[in-house]
Amino acid sequence: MMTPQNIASVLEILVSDRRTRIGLLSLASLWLFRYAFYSWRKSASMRRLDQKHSKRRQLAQKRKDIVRENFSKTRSAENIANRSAESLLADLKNGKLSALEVLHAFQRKAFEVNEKINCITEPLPEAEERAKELDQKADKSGLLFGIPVSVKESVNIKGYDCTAGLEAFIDEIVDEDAVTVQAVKRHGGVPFVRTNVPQSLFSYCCSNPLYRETLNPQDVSRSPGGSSGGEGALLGGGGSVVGLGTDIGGSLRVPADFCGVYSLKPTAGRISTKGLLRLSSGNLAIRGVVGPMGRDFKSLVLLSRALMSPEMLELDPSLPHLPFNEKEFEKTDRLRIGYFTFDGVSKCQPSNVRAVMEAKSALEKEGHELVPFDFPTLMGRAYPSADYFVRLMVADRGLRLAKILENDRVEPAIQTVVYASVIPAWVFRLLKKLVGDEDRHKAVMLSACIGFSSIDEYFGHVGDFLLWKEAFTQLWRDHKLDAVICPVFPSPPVLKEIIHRVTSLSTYCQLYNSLNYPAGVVPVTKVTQEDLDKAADPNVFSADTVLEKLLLESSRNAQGLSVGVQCAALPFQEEKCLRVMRELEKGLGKM
Ligand SMILES: CCCCCCCC/C=C\CCCCCCCC(=O)NCC(=O)O
Repeated sequence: MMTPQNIASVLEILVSDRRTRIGLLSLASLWLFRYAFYSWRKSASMRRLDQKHSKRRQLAQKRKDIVRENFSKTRSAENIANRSAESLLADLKNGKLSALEVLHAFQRKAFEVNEKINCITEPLPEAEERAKELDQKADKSGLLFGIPVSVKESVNIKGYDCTAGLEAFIDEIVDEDAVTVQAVKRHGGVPFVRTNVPQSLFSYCCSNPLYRETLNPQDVSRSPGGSSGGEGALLGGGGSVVGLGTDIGGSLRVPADFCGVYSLKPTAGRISTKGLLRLSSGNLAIRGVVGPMGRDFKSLVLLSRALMSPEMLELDPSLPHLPFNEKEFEKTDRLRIGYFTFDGVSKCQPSNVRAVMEAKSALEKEGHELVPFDFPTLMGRAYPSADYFVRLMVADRGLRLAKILENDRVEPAIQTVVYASVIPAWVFRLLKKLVGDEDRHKAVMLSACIGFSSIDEYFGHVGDFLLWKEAFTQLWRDHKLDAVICPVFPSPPVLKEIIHRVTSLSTYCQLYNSLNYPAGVVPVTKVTQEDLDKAADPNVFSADTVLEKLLLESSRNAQGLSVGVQCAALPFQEEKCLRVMRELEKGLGKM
């Protein structure tokens, strides 16, 4: 039996023997040497990264200086930067405005906004030449003629490194514009700034080690959401009128919601994704997309038309031939629209339930029929949408991401994925048994951490997932629905200190990524004191899970912040989706 006395006497014998002493000493020195070597290697690699950062930041600063010098030549024109793309377009086409003065007005405004919320990674100095060239043109026919367009940092722009906030990709210069950027240019758009993202895009934050954190333009103590957070923040702050974002789990919609602007997540396959940093391109079950964002609804439609134009189809012939269908968009017949305020996973706070109910009334006012649509226990699974989404997103247990991040400084938002990937699956299996399914968010996360033990199991899961999708679509058809409205997120914009913990709360957005349905965001209302009082009253609202409780804390003092709703339609029915958004705008008295 090992008692402390026994251990002490064994040690005494070992130390009294000279050869053992030498052996032990050598082992200790070897360990020390190894430790010192790894520490030195780590700090050398950190120093190299710091140097890389400072060089890259200097380059971004140089680009900012060039652009500032250019726009300083034109006098301030606030009355240009606050107009919608549609109204700017009219004056650009009739010659009342030049592309160069519009560009300068937006550059100036974008820089002002950036000072407060750090939403731009860098400007594109070549926009100056492009605007001058447009001003020389007799043919002003492009859908975006002379309109400045902001672009998410992870969307390829020729001559730039498109890092997705990953240090590993700094200085990896791309040699071709993404197809969406090419389409914007073909329509006379002027890409003018690149906007900030979270490290790896795999979160709803907007912070990375190189460009640091973006803040919410409505309240700087809050996050703009992610991953198209820089885009949402710039649009919401007034520094851009339209922009390009991406989405695999809500990245076009959460930032639009948090920043009070508009966005459309298209069906995967409708808009080309050629020229994106393909971190999840191997994931065929849940596919990433590029899509438009806009400061107002009409601007969003304008960019949507350009992104679904025949020119886009020419640039990427692998897309199905579905140019934007004006007839479908312009239709005015009565629609049957489903609505829900609980998806079975994340309970919505009163402000977010009210947003959906107000949207329902607004649509009814426009003559549409609204019917309840409930699906949470479809196919007997407890939390199907969230469970399928999260498990399929990290089917490799985060290994691919962990590899890319090997030498990066890892931000808190993705630490869970990176660190959990090295813990054996059986630990999580055991934990899941101990914790049970009561806390819905914990249950979903733990399933994700367990992953799949064989390809056979994975295929089986994907097979079930496809059946669930079929069952969902059948339910939609049984209800004879044209579209559905629902929350974007269960709470108002979240405090930046806790945004890294909300991954499993974004279930309303993730649902349409799993289904691959188009879904757009319309800002509907603002949080009121009454909403917050209701949220704080346990007789009216109770947060069930640890994360819902955290969200409730975060919503204190959120009065005045924007809350939006999602409008979704069946796959490849982007025009119908936009039509519902238009009807909602009308019903809310915004059009
Ligand atoms: C052992 C693995 C541990 C995993 C535990 C963490 C579980 C996290 C699960 C899923 C993460 C899903 C994150 C989705 C964020 C999506 C944001 C987005 O849409 N980004 C993509 C883009 O912008 O293109």
